[in-house]
Amino acid sequence: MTDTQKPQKNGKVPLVLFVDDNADFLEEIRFVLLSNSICEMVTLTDSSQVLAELDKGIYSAIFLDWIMPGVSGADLLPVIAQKYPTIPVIIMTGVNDIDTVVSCMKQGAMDYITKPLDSSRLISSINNAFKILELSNQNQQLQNYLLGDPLAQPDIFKDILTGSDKMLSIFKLVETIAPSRYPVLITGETGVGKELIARAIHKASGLQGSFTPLNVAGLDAHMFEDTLFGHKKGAFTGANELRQGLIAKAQGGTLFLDEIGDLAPESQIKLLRLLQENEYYRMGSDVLLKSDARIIVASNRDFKKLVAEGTFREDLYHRICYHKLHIPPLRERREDIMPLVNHYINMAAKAMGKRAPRIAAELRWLLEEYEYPGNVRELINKVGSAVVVNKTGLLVQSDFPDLAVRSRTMIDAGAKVANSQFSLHVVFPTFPSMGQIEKLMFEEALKVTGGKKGPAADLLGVCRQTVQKKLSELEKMN
Ligand SMILES: Nc1ncnc2c1ncn2[C@@H]1O[C@H](COP(=O)(O)OP(=O)(O)OP(=O)(O)O)[C@@H](O)[C@H]1O
Repeated sequence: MTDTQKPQKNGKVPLVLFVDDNADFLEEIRFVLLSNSICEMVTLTDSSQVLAELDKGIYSAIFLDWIMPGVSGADLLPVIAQKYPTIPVIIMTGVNDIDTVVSCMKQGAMDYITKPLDSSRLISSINNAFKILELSNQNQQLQNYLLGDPLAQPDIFKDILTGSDKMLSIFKLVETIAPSRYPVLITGETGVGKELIARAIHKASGLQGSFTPLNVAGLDAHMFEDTLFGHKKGAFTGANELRQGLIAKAQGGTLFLDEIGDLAPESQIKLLRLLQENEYYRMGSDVLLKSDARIIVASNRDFKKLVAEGTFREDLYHRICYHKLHIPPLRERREDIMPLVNHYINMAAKAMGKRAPRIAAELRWLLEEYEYPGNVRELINKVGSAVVVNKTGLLVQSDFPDLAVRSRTMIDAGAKVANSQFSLHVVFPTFPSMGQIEKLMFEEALKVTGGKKGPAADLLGVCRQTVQKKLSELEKMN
């Protein structure tokens, strides 16, 4: 039964869809909302109409009963989350059961409310949904802005091969933040191109000084201080000459500190002081020196985790991430794979003075499906050694010995099965084989016909002999 009530649309008050097979509960909600002009509501008691209703594109949020006859909230949630990712979904459940709640959240629900109705909880949940919607709209606007205008200085990015919108929006951000003198934190997996982006920021900044890189991983506190700040002659045994340090070299330019997540604790204090005061001392000297270098840092580490573990200072983290850029891994911008492969094949062939080999069709598929844990650097290495060993002029799979591919489709399907996002999970805890389904169908048909093979065969649309044969097979298996 449908009891959709048409909203009095005034174009200003947001519209929320409430779905529950219990009409009395929907009336209770209506009563609460009448005294709060927070939103207008449409109610549905027939859950089969939900998707058609959402297709109208007029809703700001949906409240969904978790357990309903026919299509339940549990069935609808994954579909809505996928088809209408911007609409906040709030689950209404009669049980305050943590497993149900965790399952709702995992599948994309924004919030949940429990029955019986708590009016203040309902209102705060609606308010939160509207806030999230507003943020997501703002985010979309920003994204449109970032993707809308062409790059002001495309030449700056000519070394970074890409056709990905994600990378293009990073280029826009680079142009936006380049004139700022505040630190930039670039994150992303190893080999994604963090240093290339740091160099692009330097170029776009127009700073006249040099781009000075330093990988801080593995430097102990003494080495870090000496390399970065330099030392006075005679500061320690072996310090026979004055050392300027890289910070002096980066004067008027950019200092790029790579692998910053691995910085030793004592070195973190030294770097914090530099960032706070723009001042430093050379080792063994009490002359205070000023630095005007722009500082860019990069890491493949998870800073939230490092800060929580106490291995990275929180105050330093807040200093370095004034501007933040995250470079997506290559497997999240697969459109870049083949242009990079072709580019680096040409480069490797040119370096060896041989003709660039072609790529066999089945290899192209493997290259596009591979996960690239080492990202672009791994791609370059693999392509380079394949070009070296290849003698035929046609690159084939054996030229890429460790290109183990798990298809993306299988990975996605695995994740859905793990999260019970398949309708058969009500009966089968894991995704069933055809054999398991067939067995269940025969068993169920015999159950409902009281073990009578003729009617069971009619139900299944097969002949009696097939039922007989299946039964003996099943008996043998048992
Ligand atoms: N989009 C790209 N186009 C062309 N070359 C690229 C691209 N991205 C990365 N590379 C190349 O891949 C290699 C690795 O890039 P880069 O050193 O910038 O990565 P990284 O993220 O800083 O790595 P790490 O985390 O190990 O320091 C470099 O040789 C770089 O020139």
